[in-house]
Amino acid sequence: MIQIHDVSKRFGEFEAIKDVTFFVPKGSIYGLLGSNGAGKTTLMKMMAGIYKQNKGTITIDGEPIFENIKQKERMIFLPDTLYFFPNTTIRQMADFYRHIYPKWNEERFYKMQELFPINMNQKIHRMSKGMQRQVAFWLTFSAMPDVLILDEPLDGLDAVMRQKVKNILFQDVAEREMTVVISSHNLFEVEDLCDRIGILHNGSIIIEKELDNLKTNIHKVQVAFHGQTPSSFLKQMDVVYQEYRGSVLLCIVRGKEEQIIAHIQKHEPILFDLLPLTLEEIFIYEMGEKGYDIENILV
Ligand SMILES: Nc1ncnc2c1ncn2[C@@H]1O[C@H](COP(=O)(O)OP(=O)(O)OP(=O)(O)O)[C@@H](O)[C@H]1O
Repeated sequence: MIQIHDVSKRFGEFEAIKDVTFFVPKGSIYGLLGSNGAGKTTLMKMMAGIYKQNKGTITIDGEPIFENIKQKERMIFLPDTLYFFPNTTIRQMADFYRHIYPKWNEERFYKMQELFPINMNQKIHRMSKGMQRQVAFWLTFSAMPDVLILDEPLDGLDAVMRQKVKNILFQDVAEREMTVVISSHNLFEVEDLCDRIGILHNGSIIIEKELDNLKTNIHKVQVAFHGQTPSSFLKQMDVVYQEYRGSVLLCIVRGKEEQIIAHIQKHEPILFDLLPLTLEEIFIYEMGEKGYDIENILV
């Protein structure tokens, strides 16, 4: 488990991370979202023990990560700008990783040639950006980390490769209880990946949610009645947003699906639909309530 408690980070006078607290349970995938400059990379570098926080604590399985070799041997941080030793091949990088990471799995490394169709004797610096990212994942998955921190991980990968990488991530989380943190600007990208999401804005976490709860607790309702909407109808529901489209009332409502349906049916509508919300819609309403405009904060 990764625990971040009351963490702040300054660069000179500038406070890039402010009083951030959250935790990532073992065997889960956490999505860290936010616009350019929100503080995602800074926070991840602290989680990886590269930067030291000015305030607060960051622990992995109860131990502070900074200057902790034992913990770093079981974690990999994949930055948004990849680094490989100059003029090396995949095989040579694998030789290096094998010495650094005690859980390096040689069999897996060779087996993954089927997934990443690149010659392992090729020089990495001559490869395309997407191929270099494939190499980074190939080495990372072969090192069998317990904790994986990924900064904008899917940038540059084509759709097929994205799916392959996501599948291995899911497999490692399910089978080995790997703990993953992924940063992104894009809700769509992380929607099907993450168990929990935190949105960073100007260095602070402004919203933090479990995705399952999020989706089961908010609904889009379209409803129409003979004549006017009964006055008791809206009053007795937790309505986040409402608008009329002609005679159809569209509203976003919090609460349990069965209770909402029962309440609506009691009022005998002539038309009624309960629709799911996309993750982006959920955040638009969640953040609107807190006075933020999601378009200024994500993508
Ligand atoms: N080494 C540094 N020295 C001074 N300021 C820094 C340093 N690193 C980051 N910052 C500042 O901290 C803030 C957060 O930067 P960070 O790279 O963490 O954002 P980010 O959310 O990862 O952005 P992006 O999505 O663009 O990668 C920015 O204002 C940035 O200018």
